[in-house]
Amino acid sequence: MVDWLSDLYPWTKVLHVISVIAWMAGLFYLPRLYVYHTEVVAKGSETDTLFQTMERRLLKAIMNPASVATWVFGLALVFTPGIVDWSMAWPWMKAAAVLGMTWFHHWLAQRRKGFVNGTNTVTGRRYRMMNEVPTLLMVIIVASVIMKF
Ligand code: HEM
Repeated sequence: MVDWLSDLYPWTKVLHVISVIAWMAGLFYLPRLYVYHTEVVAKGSETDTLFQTMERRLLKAIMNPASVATWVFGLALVFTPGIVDWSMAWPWMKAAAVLGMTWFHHWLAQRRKGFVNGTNTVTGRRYRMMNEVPTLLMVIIVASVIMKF
């Protein structure tokens, strides 16, 4: 298929894993910020503004670019000849979990607007529960890509 992708394969994987680390850091940390923002911070206070700034920067400066980079380098790996065998289960498991991770990212981005508009209705307990979603998906993804079931 695309020969130059084979030459670049190790570097594509390096860049993929680095992007994954940056994206995951945000996916784990942003819901923690939401927990404290919901449970401890008074609406309209200085701390409210500080949390909104931290959440906006984490999402826009780290998570959005890292998610795009993860997808770009991940798809480059998919198109590298001989890397993905679609007759096996692992690429499908990984694809499903990665779509779930992307959905979670967008869910977090939508929830941020609730803090900006002062209309957040999600409880701290719910944010704590949702915080487990990326952990679960990460286990499925890493097991799929390394065990290659
Ligand atoms: C966003 C869409 C993604 C796509 C299209 C994608 C696709 C791929 C592909 C095709 C490989 C190459 C497998 C190989 O070389 O054998 C790979 C490697 C890898 N991916 Fe992803 N991936 C994505 C997201 C993620 C996420 C979210 C994580 C972690 C939570 C992740 C973790 C890894 C790891 C750790 C490797 C290296 C595995 C190894 O070399 O043994 N990927 N990815």
